[in-house]
Amino acid sequence: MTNTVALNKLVIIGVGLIGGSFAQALRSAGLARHIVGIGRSQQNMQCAVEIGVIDEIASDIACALHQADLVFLAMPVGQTGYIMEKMAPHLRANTIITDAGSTKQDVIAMARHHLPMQSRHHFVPGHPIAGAEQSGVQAAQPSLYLDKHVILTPLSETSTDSVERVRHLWQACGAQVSLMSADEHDQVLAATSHLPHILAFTLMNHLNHGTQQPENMLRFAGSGFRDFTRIASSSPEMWRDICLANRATLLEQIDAYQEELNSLRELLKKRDGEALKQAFSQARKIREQWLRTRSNS
Ligand SMILES: NC(=O)c1ccc[n+]([C@@H]2O[C@H](COP(=O)([O-])OP(=O)(O)OC[C@H]3O[C@@H](n4cnc5c(N)ncnc54)[C@H](O)[C@@H]3O)[C@@H](O)[C@H]2O)c1
Ligand SMILES: O=C(O)C(=O)C[C@]1(C(=O)O)C=C[C@@H](O)C=C1
Repeated sequence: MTNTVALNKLVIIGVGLIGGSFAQALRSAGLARHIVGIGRSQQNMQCAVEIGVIDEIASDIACALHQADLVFLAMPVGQTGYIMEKMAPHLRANTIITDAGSTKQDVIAMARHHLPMQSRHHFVPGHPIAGAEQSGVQAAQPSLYLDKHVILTPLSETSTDSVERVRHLWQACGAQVSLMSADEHDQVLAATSHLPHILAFTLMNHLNHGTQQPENMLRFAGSGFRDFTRIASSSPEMWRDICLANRATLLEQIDAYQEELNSLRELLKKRDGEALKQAFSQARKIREQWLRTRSNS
């Protein structure tokens, strides 16, 4: 199978926003001939067929994996162990397995535990840094990965051919692919994705715990509040699983953030306007630099 040949059978396990968008993007690129889905919600799976994201709903994992060229795991990361255990006896020797999980060390640990060495040669852990606060196949869109980063964290035993095949498929979806260790991935994403989601969720809950009715305050919330809290509309199941999977690193991030908040609190308590202005200027500068590098890339 060379990199430019279409997959005869692509299997998506968990046909939601991420799995559905991958299926749509590969179909648009002419790289997936037959797409089979397997899921937990019958209603979502029926919808996936009706809107043409998948061609067929598999009745079970064994049927899904029969003659599969590539399996894309796109269910919440907490489901990985259960799914890999069910897949293991039905995998053929050269089926490529990849995933979209937001955490990587836990997914790799599950693969090492459940997949035989022969299948691990073809296992390419991955993570598209693209998404939305909406869930389910109806939110899927073929352009979701256009100009977005995808991080691959191969195992030492993953074959170069499998990595290159998966890299090429993501590039065909319009993404820019990077390789990284799973440990570095989980550190970086804890700071840039997992902590921000916790902050958005806790800010919404914080409003609920005050003396005022939340509806009264939210009536006058503006676009700043809306931008900051958009991600608090994300799937609670998905985020429970991510937080538990990256728990140790996330606990460190929460502690470090709490220290940052405490130093700002001290400046405010002391009415130190100059230091406050400096802290805000530094934050603005860092964000503007980040936006400039994004627009140049
Ligand atoms: N949403 C994002 O922004 C985003 C971005 C990058 C990666 N991810 C990762 O991608 C994965 C999917 O996220 P999503 O946003 O597409 O979620 P989603 O809720 O839209 O889709 C997940 C689908 O998996 C199905 N599912 C759950 N358990 C299953 C099981 N045991 N067997 C088969 N199907 C099962 C659900 O019914 C659902 O349809 C998650 O691991 C998430 O961490 C999400
Ligand atoms: O845009 C959003 O709504 C997202 O939350 C996307 C986002 C992110 O944090 O950037 C969320 C989880 C991922 O694993 C990757 C991307």
